[in-house]
Amino acid sequence: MHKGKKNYPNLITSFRMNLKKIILNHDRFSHPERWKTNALLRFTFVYIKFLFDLMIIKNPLRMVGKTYRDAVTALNSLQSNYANIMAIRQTGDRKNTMTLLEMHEWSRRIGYSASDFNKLNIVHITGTKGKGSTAAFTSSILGQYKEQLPRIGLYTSPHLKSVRERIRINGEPISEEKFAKYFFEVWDRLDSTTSSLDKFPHMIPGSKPGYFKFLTLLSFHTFIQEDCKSCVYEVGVGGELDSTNIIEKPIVCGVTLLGIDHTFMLGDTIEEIAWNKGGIFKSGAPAFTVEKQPPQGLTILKERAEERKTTLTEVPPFKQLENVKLGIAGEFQKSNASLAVMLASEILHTSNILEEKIKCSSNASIPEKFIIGLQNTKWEGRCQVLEKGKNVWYIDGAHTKDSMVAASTWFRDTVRLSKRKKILLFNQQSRDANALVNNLYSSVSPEITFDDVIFTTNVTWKSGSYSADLVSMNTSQEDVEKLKVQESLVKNWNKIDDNRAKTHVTASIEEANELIETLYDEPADIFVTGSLHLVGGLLVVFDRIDVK
Ligand SMILES: Nc1ncnc2c1ncn2[C@@H]1O[C@H](COP(=O)(O)OP(=O)(O)OP(=O)(O)O)[C@@H](O)[C@H]1O
Ligand SMILES: [Mg+2]
Ligand SMILES: [Mg+2]
Repeated sequence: MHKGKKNYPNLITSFRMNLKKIILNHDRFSHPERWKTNALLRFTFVYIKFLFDLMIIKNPLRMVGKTYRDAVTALNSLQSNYANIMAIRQTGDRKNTMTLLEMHEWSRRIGYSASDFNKLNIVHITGTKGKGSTAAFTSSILGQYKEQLPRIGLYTSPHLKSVRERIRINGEPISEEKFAKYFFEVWDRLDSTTSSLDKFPHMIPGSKPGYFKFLTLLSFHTFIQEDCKSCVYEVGVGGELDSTNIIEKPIVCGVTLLGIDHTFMLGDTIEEIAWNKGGIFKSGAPAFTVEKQPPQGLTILKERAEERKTTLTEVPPFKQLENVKLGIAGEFQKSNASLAVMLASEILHTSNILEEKIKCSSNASIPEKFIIGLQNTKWEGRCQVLEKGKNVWYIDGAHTKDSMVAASTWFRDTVRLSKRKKILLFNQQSRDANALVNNLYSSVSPEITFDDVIFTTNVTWKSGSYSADLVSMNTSQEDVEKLKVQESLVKNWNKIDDNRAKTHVTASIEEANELIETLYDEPADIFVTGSLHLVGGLLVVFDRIDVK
C-alpha cells in the first residue's frame, strides 16, 4: 500500500497499485473461482477506501476538527461584547483605551501591520442608525464596476442568521469552507505567538481577542487573502475606541444618523456619542454625513473633522432618487442611499474609474450604474416583506427609539388599507422594552389595531436552545427563563392598548411561529420587530421549515 501523504496524486497511485495487486494475485490462475469472489470483495474495499480518502482530501477541515461548526463553537467561546459591556459597567471604565493598542498587537501576531490594511481602499462608516444599510448600498454601487473592481469586501454587524453574513465579498457572505479556513489560520497564528506581558498585561499566553475583535481581524485577513480591491467597514460601537479604528488611512468616512444608544460605552449625551463617532475621521479622508443630524451632534462632528484635518460635508437626499425603488424599503433609506452615493463616488474617483466626483447637491446627476446598484441592494431583516403561505410578514429588527418609529411608520403605511388580521410579534430583552413598545404603539395608532400581540423571548428553539450562530446573545439567561421581560410587556400593553388585543407570551421563537399558524384560518399581516436577534431567529426557523 502506498504510504505517502494524503493528496490527490498519491491517492490515484495507491488506488492503481491496489488494483494491480488484485489483478496479479496468483489465485487468478490456480483458483479462478476463489479469485473472482476475493477480487470483487477486495475491489469493493479498495474503492470505498479511495472514496473515503478522497472525501478527506476534498474536505480536509471536516476530519481534523476545523469545520465551520468548529469555528462557530470556538468563536462563541471568546468574550462577548455583552461581557465587555458588563465589565465596563462594573468598573465604570468607559474608555477602554487599550483596545487599539491591543488591536495593533493582535494584528502583528497574525502577520499584519496596520499599513497592510491601508491597501484595502476602505470606506469607514459610523453612526447610530443606518450604518449597515449605508454600507450595503455602498458595496452594491461599487459592485457595479466589476471590471475595474472585481472584488468588494463588506464588513458589517451584527448578523441575523449566520455569522458569515458579517464578512461578505460582492455582497454575498463568504462560504462556510472559506470562513473555517481563514478562521483557523487566524486562530492558529494567535496560538503560536505571544505578547510581552509587561506591555500587554491582558494578553496572557493562550488568551484570544474578544468576539468582535477576532471577527475584525478575520475580516482583514479574509479581504487581503481574497484580494479585495475596495472594502466597506461598518464600525462596531462608537468609533474612537472601536476595533475597526485600527484603520489608519481610509479613503472616505461616513456618519449616518446620530442618536442615543450604547450609552454605557459611549456616554449619555449626543455630544459624547458624536465625539466617539467622529473618532474615525482621518486626515486625507473626506467625511460625509446625512442631513438633519441633531444640531449639538453635528457641531461636535464638525469640530472633530477640523481637529483631524479633514472636511465634513452634509449630504442632502438626492432628487434623482425620489422615484427610485431602493433595494431596502423605508422612506428613511433615501438619506442612507444618498450618503452611500457620495462614499462610492470618492472610491471610484480615487481609483480613477470616475473622472469627476459626484456633486454633493440635491440636484446632482447620478450615473446609471449607481442607480442600479442602489436598486439591487439586498439587506435582510430591515423593512423586509416575506409572503409565507396565507400570511404576510413585515420584518424589521428595530431596537432603538428612532428606528422603532421608522419601522412602525413603514408598517403602518404599508398595511393601512389591508383588511387582514393584524398580529404583532415582539422581542427585546436587554433594553427598555416597554418604552420601545410605547414608541411602536403611538406610531401605528390609530390607523392600525392589532388583533393579537405576542411577546416572545429570543431563544430560537422550543427545546430552549439557540441556533449555534446566535449563541453570542446579549441576554441574561435568567431573565429569559423566567419570562420576566415578557410578563412585564403584557402588563404594559394592557395599559396602553384601548382596543385590547389578545396578548400571548411564548418561551421561544419556534413556539411563537407555531402559535401564529394556529391563530386564524384567514390571512394575517404580521409585524415582527424589537430586536435583530428575534428577526435572525425567526429567519432560521423559517429556513428549517422550508427544508422540511
Ligand atoms: N436613517 C434611519 N432612521 C431611522 N431608522 C433607521 C435609519 N436607517 C436605518 N434605520 C433602522 O435601523 C435599524 C438597523 O438598520 P441598519 O442595520 O442599517 O443600522 P445599523 O446602524 O447597522 O444598526 P445596528 O446598530 O443594528 O448595527 C433597522 O431597523 C432600520 O430600519
Ligand atoms: Mg447599534
Ligand atoms: Mg449594523
